[in-house]
Amino acid sequence: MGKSVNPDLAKARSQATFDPANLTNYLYGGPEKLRRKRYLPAFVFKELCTEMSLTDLCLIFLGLLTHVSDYLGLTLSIENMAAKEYKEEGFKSTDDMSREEAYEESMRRAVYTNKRVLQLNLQDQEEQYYFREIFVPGANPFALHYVMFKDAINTQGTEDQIQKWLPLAETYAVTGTYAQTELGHGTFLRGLETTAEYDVQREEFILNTPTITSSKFWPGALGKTANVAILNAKLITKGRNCGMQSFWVPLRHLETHQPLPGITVGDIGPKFGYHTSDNGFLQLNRVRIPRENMLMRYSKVLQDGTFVPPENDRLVYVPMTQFRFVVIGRSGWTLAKAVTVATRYSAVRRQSEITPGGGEVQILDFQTQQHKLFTQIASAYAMIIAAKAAKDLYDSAFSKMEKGNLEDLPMLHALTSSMKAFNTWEMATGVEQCRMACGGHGYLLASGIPQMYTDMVSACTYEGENTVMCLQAARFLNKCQEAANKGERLPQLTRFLQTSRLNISSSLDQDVDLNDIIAAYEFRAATVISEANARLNAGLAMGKSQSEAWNYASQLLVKAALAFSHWFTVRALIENMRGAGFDNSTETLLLQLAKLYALDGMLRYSGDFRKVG
Ligand SMILES: CC(C)(COP(=O)(O)OP(=O)(O)OC[C@H]1O[C@@H](n2cnc3c(N)ncnc32)[C@H](O)[C@@H]1OP(=O)(O)O)[C@@H](O)C(=O)NCCC(=O)NCCSC(=O)CCCCCCCCCCCCCCC(=O)O
Ligand SMILES: Cc1cc2nc3c(=O)[nH]c(=O)nc-3n(C[C@H](O)[C@H](O)[C@H](O)COP(=O)(O)OP(=O)(O)OC[C@H]3O[C@@H](n4cnc5c(N)ncnc54)[C@H](O)[C@@H]3O)c2cc1C
Repeated sequence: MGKSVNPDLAKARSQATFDPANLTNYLYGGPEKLRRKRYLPAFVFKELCTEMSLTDLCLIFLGLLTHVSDYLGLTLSIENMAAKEYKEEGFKSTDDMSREEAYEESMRRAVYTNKRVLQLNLQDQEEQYYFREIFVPGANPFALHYVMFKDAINTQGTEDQIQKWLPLAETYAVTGTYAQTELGHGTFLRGLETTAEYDVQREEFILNTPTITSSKFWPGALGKTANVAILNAKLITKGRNCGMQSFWVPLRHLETHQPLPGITVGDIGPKFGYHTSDNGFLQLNRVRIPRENMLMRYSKVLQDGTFVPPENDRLVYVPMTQFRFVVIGRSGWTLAKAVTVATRYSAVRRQSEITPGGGEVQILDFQTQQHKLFTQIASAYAMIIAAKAAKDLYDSAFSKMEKGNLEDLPMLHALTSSMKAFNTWEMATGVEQCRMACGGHGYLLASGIPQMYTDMVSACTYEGENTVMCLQAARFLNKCQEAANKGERLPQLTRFLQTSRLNISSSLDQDVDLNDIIAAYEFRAATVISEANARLNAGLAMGKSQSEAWNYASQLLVKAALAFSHWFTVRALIENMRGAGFDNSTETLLLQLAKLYALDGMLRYSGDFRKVG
């Protein structure tokens, strides 16, 4: 049954100087995780897209045997109900569909995968993602449900609320969204207008969107899919505005799916991409919910209306910080997919001659094509590995936070904010470069690259618009610079502000030393951060207020956050490549790739590097 592989592609692969399996295992966390990553989507396609042959059944059964513990409950009848329902209508490509039809097809597939995930008892979030990512490509209508809705319950709910609500979400008894952004405000959260006024008589909150600009606008799944929202609103109790809090708000009837009284909800219309996500709007006309519906892990409203503030008012932001980590990781993998398509295409596409009369060559033989693609292969590895490094930092800090130690929260916010901006901007540029590297065929939806771009480029906007996120990170970096100026102790991650020196031993005619590369990026980041701080202080010296001086320095402050992320990425890439335990040939290749990434970055930002010598 093996498919014939294009001879040019087979030849290119045969020339590899390393065993790709070493890399793939590393990227996916080891051979067992890789096996599962390949097995799960194959299971879907075998169940849905081909008639079952006896051989297939045996293969699946043999495959299952290695996981009999996982699938004991699996009904071996391949004609499972969920599959049967889907197969009756058959597999349809969404490329030629209207937005409505594409949403419905995506919903059909998502419902099938949701049901099968439950039947197969796939508990692991990553395995759930593997199970559905190929079958429900791009914007899954349940994306908010899978991530921010459940994360908000887990991180903002009390234990009782988690016990009550999470099973409803896990079993799809409810489908949720995360409703924060309004027509009038997305970035400036303190400007949100939706109110939640506490009625002490009835121990209820009255939710209201008093103006057109307070309408919730953009939340995914709000248009049609969701019947409950974790909704952020300004809490007002005893006449006092207590800031943004989160609430569990029923939107639609669980049986009829019709909007509940006081709820006006619908789809916001066509978008640049993300067509199969029903981003919607929501207006609340004095909708009442019980006091128990406020997520009260950190802040509370007592029966008599007394507001008990959180230990730290930024804890309400944790779901956004958590989801930024998802976006940071997804950006690297999106670029990895795009550059895989483009590189394979470049191995099989023959166009033009290098030597006149020598015959048309694989376009991968052109140095310009190699530069376009190899730099993006390096960038994809860099982003994926830096995302893992950032996540490790987050996990250790989050475990401290769960014990009440919040000292790392500012560093985490700065790291997630700057890395989310850096990775999504780099991904957007890289995916577009891959599309163009495929010529006309890259412009076909069938190439897969256009949708990768139009779906994922929205990540430069959602979860915190990138410029704003850089400025958030710059707040932390500037504070560290001020502390460094006074000789105070700095958080581990920014100690380089005090120690970085430019003592590069490499000279241009030598093979550059990797430690010098890290030192160069560190010194560049320290210099740009220091320059931004100097411009801010120059603004203050000119008599500007703190906020005017901040605005005056903001372009440099954005650069400072990006230089910090670039350093974090280069350091993570080199240190992880050196320490990953690869065989010599693989490690040599990966360190070459790391050098390519770093030196390409120096060329692209040569102004910074020339300036710092
Ligand atoms: C931070 C703000 C910009 C400004 O905050 P403020 O207005 O409060 O003012 P300050 O700047 O003064 O900040 C005050 C203070 O707080 C600190 N702070 C701020 N934020 C945080 C935080 N998050 N954590 C910790 N600390 C924080 C800040 O540093 C200040 O402290 P200092 O004074 O000490 O400096 C704020 O307004 C803001 O955050 N704006 C951005 C709003 C935002 O992010 N909105 C997001 C809305 S939700 C959204 O967009 C969801 C999108 C989802 C799209 C779908 C994607 C799914 C598909 C892709 C992924 C696939 C996954 C599939 C999974 C699967 O299938 O399983
Ligand atoms: C595909 C998609 C899905 C989304 N899903 C959800 C969801 O599920 N739930 C949800 O709540 N929201 C969602 N959003 C909304 C998203 O979070 C907001 O769009 C985002 O936070 C940006 O806010 P905004 O749209 O108001 O842009 P604005 O903040 O108005 O940004 C416009 C411009 O103003 C600039 N700007 C704003 N503030 C500053 C500042 N302080 N300093 C310098 N420049 C500034 C920005 O840099 C930008 O260039 C989604 C958005 C998209 C595109």
